[in-house]
Amino acid sequence: MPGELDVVTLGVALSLVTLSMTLLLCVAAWHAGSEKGLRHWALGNFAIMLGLVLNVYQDHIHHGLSVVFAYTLMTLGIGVTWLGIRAFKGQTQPQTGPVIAALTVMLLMWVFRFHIDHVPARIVISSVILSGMSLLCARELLIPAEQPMRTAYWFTGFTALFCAVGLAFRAALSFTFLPSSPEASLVPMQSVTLLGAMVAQIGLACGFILMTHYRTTIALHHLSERDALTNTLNRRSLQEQASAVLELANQQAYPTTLIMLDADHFKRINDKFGHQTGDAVLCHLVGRVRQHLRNDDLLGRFGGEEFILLLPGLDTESAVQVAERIRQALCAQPWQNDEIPVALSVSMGVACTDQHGYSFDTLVGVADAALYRAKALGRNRVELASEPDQELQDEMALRLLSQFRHNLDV
Ligand SMILES: Nc1nc2c(ncn2[C@@H]2O[C@H](COP(=O)(O)OP(=O)(O)OP(=O)(O)O)[C@@H](O)[C@H]2O)c(=O)[nH]1
Repeated sequence: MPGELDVVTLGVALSLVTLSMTLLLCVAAWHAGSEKGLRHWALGNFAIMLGLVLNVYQDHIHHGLSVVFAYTLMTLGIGVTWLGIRAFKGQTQPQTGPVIAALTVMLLMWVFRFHIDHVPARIVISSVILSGMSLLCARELLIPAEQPMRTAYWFTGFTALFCAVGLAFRAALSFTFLPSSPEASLVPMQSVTLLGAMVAQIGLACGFILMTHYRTTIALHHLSERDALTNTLNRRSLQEQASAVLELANQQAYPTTLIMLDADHFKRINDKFGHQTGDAVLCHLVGRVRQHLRNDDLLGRFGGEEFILLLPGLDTESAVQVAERIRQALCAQPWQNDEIPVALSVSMGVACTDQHGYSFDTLVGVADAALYRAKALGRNRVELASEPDQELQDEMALRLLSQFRHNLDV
């Protein structure tokens, strides 16, 4: 069956497919902005395309030179593709590797074309080297293919592996059958190679576009749920994620504690040191808070200099200990720049599902009241949310206390 396929027609089809995939990658690279990798893949594909065209039309161009340059260009193309994968993953790109591989192929092809004209040797050598380089690409993509990019890495990695296995198979077949019956085996092998190259071309180009698409989607998702300054959850995603965590805690009946944290006298920091320093102090605050959180805890910016921490599995007592540790750590380590220490303290209100139920809004309301109390009682302290019947009395007392402090300040 492969022997019945017309090699020239397949060659033309492969050239057109490779050209389309190269154009696709070029357009994607054009729009990718700072995304690394796509330009390498477009360039690599272009080199592979030139190599394939030279190989397919070797009888119409200069036979010897086209054979030598075809394989050199294909090796260089796969090498540049490999560099693109490393660039995409943020790894170093040792450019000498692909250049050395391409020069080696050029030298060997030259020898086995102009000094010893040996077709099987040329096919075996080029297939082994191209297979090895495809294997390197596959390895780079498949190990380790971590979430959330895994599906895209696997798609592209297995396509590269398909190329590597196909080329190794080609080398083995050429080694076994070509020397004994070159006429009978060459045409079917060429047809199968061209068909395989077509599938690989489409698979790899789609795989690279898929990888870029995955990364863009992940970045957009991250942007939509994070606060730009502090990289904590923004208010909307905090509400969504906290409600989901609380629902699970309710179903599985374990306590969860919400802490509302607010920087003390932050306006003074802004007024004294400027807004930029204020921003840096907020980031410093978040960094310190994170050091006391576990992987499953949530940290979100509720507004201005106010943050919410949600600690699943922690009852009031343990959560108060965490809050105290955070408060003390912030007092102990002021933000420092150019030798000017900027002292920072925080007040916190703590509310646990044990006393106040599993509604996010209710927990926020009572933790906010406790925070208000912490501020009124002098700041730099942790206050527990009151029992519901205590709240009204507390509120009246606090209003009086707050008014009294305000009068003293004035
Ligand atoms: N630099 C900076 N300042 C911010 C940001 N968000 C809010 N603020 C400032 O935080 C300050 C909050 O002031 P207030 O609400 O009066 O609170 P406070 O000065 O911290 O006083 P207490 O909360 O009562 O201790 C305001 O000056 C806001 O401009 C921000 O992203 N960056």
